[in-house]
Amino acid sequence: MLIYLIGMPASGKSTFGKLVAQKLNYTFLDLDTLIEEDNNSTIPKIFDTKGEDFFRKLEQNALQFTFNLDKTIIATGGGTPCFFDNLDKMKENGIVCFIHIEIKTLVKRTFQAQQRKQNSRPLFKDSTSFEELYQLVSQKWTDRKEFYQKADFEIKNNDLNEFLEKLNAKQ
Ligand SMILES: Nc1ncnc2c1ncn2[C@@H]1O[C@H](COP(=O)(O)OP(=O)(O)OP(=O)(O)O)[C@@H](O)[C@H]1O
Ligand SMILES: O=C(O)C1=C[C@@H](O)[C@@H](O)[C@H](O)C1
Ligand SMILES: [Mg+2]
Repeated sequence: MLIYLIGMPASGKSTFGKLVAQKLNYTFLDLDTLIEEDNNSTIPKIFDTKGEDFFRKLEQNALQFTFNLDKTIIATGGGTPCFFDNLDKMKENGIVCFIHIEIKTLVKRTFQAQQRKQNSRPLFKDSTSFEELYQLVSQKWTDRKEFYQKADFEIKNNDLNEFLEKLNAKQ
């Protein structure tokens, strides 16, 4: 079985995915990391040099690769379910869980990462203040929520027990 985690940047897909993989004895795969390794580059560099459209095609190809796997939990990129037919394909090939975290928390985490100079999120790199970042993240949420909310189920606050109960109900 394949499990896909979707959600806004900084919602904890990578962190929570590793925890779930340990619990279920699944392999963990991070789609962003897979793209970086396959292209011998970083996501900010790919955005800078080739642009977002090019990145979205790499992302679609990387997602396609995961459909051949089994017993794997995949942390997707924040935008993965919002492009092409990626979300339908994930639902056809696995179970999709939306990690729903409130905007205030997402902004705090992203702001802290930026202050530590961990600028790994090209979509938000131009924000110069907390308020500006808040606006950008809120706008992304408005644009994307209709995709995230089509997941097979959603969890709040990265709660492992809630995740396992809802996963069982879907199997
Ligand atoms: N349950 C949690 N409680 C508090 N902080 C958390 C939690 N989960 C993740 N974080 C922190 O939030 C930040 C984002 O987490 P993570 O990288 O797992 O998110 P992501 O959804 O994979 O983000 P991206 O879309 O950018 O890949 C990290 O600094 C991480 O340490
Ligand atoms: O939200 C997004 O569109 C993105 C999130 C990251 O996980 C990366 O996939 C990339 O930075 C784009
Ligand atoms: Mg991640």
